[in-house]
Amino acid sequence: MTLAGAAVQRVGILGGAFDPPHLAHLALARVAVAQLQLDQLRIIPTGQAWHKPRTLTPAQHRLAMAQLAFAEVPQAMVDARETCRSGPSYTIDTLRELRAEVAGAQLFLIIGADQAQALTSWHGCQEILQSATICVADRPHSTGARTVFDAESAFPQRFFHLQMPAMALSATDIRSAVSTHQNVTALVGESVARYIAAHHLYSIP
Ligand SMILES: Nc1ncnc2c1ncn2[C@@H]1O[C@H](COP(=O)(O)OP(=O)(O)OP(=O)(O)O)[C@@H](O)[C@H]1O
Ligand SMILES: O=C(O)c1ccc[n+]([C@@H]2O[C@H](COP(=O)([O-])O)[C@@H](O)[C@H]2O)c1
Repeated sequence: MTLAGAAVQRVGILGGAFDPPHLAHLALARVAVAQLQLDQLRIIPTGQAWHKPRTLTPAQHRLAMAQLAFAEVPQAMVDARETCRSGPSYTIDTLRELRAEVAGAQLFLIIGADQAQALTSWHGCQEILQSATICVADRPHSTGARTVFDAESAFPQRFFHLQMPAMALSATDIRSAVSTHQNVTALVGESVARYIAAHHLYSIP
């Protein structure tokens, strides 16, 4: 309890390109809220993804799709801060800001196994490990369930493995399916599929 008597806020952070958001992201959000008992879950679309080779779809579309995709998770709120920041989006900057904004909050960084594997290459990795509990969901074709990631072997107490059935779904596959005129409703949900169609996203120019 804080001095004011209010319980410490448990704040989850689910960042991503969300280009587009898909049903594995939604499943991850739901699992994280339930298993981490989150008071709030910040959905944070990336501004400039320094680590991705492609140019992302303009932020206004990814923010709008994220609003639609996570609408049914009451604890989720889309947080535009990284899309408003200039320069590369570094998670450590976001964690520092949230730490200052939600005093005393306990922060949970939610990532898939691919990013957990890459964590040692993230900007300010050491400070990230000190700022948040790293909560990892397995992904098919990652190096296997219960992999001990490089960062985890050094700081095992900072990691938590989320229980989620591995879902073979990626935004890359969805962009590719849209570009060949396939219906992606079953992969992204109705509202996001309608948004993609209405705004002609991911079609071959
Ligand atoms: N199928 C999945 N299972 C578990 N975690 C996932 C899955 N897809 C994405 N994530 C995680 O969600 C976060 C945001 O992912 P992102 O928006 O980059 O989606 P993506 O499907 O990996 O996109 P892309 O194919 O464009 O790289 C990352 O931490 C990623 O590891
Ligand atoms: O801060 C970094 O150096 C860093 C490096 C790689 C990824 N991230 C963040 O990890 C989250 C998931 O990344 P991605 O590539 O799976 O969309 C997203 O919020 C990225 O900004 C952050």
